[in-house]
Amino acid sequence: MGSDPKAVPLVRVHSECFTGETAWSARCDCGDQLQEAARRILQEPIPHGVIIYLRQEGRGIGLEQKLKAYNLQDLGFDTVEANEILGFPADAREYGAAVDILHDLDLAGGRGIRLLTNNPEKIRAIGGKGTGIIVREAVSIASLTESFLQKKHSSEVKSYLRTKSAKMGYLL
Ligand SMILES: Nc1nc2c(ncn2[C@@H]2O[C@H](COP(=O)(O)OP(=O)(O)OP(=O)(O)O)[C@@H](O)[C@H]2O)c(=O)[nH]1
Repeated sequence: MGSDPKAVPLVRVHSECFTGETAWSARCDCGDQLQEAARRILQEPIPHGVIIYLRQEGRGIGLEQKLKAYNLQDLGFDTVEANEILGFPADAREYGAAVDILHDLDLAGGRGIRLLTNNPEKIRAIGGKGTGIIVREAVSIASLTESFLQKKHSSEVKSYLRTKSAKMGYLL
């Protein structure tokens, strides 16, 4: 990828969220983050960067189980507790496919990547020992889209973000 060998490509590894990206649910910022990632990557010098879209709906538990988790959240449980009640870890995703794709795109090794994320586990899984991928920088993906600014004070999004930061170590 790219003509400038020194350029460090900006990469977003994004996990599917039907409710956030297609139905524009007010419960999460997934759709906003996808838009924000595209906007930021398009601001990069040509050939821009990469969005890898992983079919890992609901942090890997699938849409049906995520909707059950939403029902539990309506009863007052947070996202982590709801997953636990359903018998799942807080985050069941795997990033091996993303690592393979980065290798296929010739993004392994020295030049490294800049990864658009606030998720420390994603940084470890993609840039950790043995993956062959060097994450030179984690670029925060706090969303500034209009739709996010409208919903960011809603109780659902506030609780969603609070749980990410307090229980999952996100750098928000
Ligand atoms: N189980 C579960 N999954 C959710 C919920 N809300 C959003 N998701 C899923 O969470 C995934 C997105 O993960 P996030 O934790 O928001 O963000 P991330 O990609 O890990 O982190 P960033 O790179 O910082 O954006 C998508 O697969 C969504 O479907 C929820 O309440 N419960």
